[in-house]
Amino acid sequence: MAAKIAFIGGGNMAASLIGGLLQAGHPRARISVAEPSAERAAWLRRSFELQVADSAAPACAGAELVVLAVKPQQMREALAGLRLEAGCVVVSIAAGIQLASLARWLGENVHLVRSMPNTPALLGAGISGLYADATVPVAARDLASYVLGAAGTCVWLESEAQIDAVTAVSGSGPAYFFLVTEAMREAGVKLGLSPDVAGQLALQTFIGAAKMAEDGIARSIDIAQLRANVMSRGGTTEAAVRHLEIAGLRTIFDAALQAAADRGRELGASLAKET
Ligand SMILES: NC(=O)C1=CN([C@@H]2O[C@H](COP(=O)(O)OP(=O)(O)OC[C@H]3O[C@@H](n4cnc5c(N)ncnc54)[C@H](O)[C@@H]3O)[C@@H](O)[C@H]2O)C=CC1
Ligand SMILES: O=C(O)[C@@H]1CCC=N1
Repeated sequence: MAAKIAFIGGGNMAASLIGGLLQAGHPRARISVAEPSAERAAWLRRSFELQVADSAAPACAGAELVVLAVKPQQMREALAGLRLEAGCVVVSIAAGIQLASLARWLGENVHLVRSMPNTPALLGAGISGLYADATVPVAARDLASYVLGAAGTCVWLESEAQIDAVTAVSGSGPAYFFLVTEAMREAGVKLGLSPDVAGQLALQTFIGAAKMAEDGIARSIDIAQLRANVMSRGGTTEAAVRHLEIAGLRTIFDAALQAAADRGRELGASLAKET
């Protein structure tokens, strides 16, 4: 029989992962959700025809895998007094929260996995980094890969600290892409295009370029080479790219991703103090 999977928190990321599981054919009767907001619970029932409880304990009864999908600041309260079945696999997708904190809050008899997915999971196009320590058995890792894998690609990491780096690159990454698309659209409007046309040009360019990059990587063509192929000597692209480099685009990304990783660590450290 398919594994029983429970979600604590039925917000945006949980809905993306649930959508992936249902798409992959996981039976809806084997998924339950804990969601205290009555409005959100009604939406989940309507959208997915799932069992939704208003707290964690009833949703997690009999669960073989529990996804912790509340905001980091909500986690301690969401798990208060919760006792899961021995051997249950617990996958936290919360930014920052450390395995040591989860072990303290949940007890030692569960298999803990940290993961960082991203919102393209909604379309099955997500990517997740996962980490578990050496005590977690292969079967538990496989179950975690099954749940996150239904929403896209899974990458297992070598250290827990790398989760903060994954958060900075791909967890938060969709927002950087949307921001750059907004900036390109605004710049196109300043050059005389309508907002609709500028938006369409910017977005389709990114979609096309992403497909080229995917194809290029499969054929061992480096992404820097693809860029060089667009840059005619003395041409328009060279003028724009030179400007981006001089303006410090790489330094800006470096500092931005560092800020995201630092924030993840900060969140984890402050919540680790909660008993
Ligand atoms: N949104 C994103 O792009 C990503 C978010 N994450 C992580 O996923 C987690 C959830 O984020 P979102 O889905 O964006 O947040 P969200 O705010 O959409 O969802 C959180 C849900 O938890 C519910 N909740 C609050 N207290 C609860 C409790 N005591 N028991 C059960 N449910 C409770 C809320 O009502 C809400 O529906 C966060 O920890 C975040 O760090 C990870 C990767 C990407
Ligand atoms: O912004 C956040 O904290 C979450 C984690 C990664 C994406 N959203």
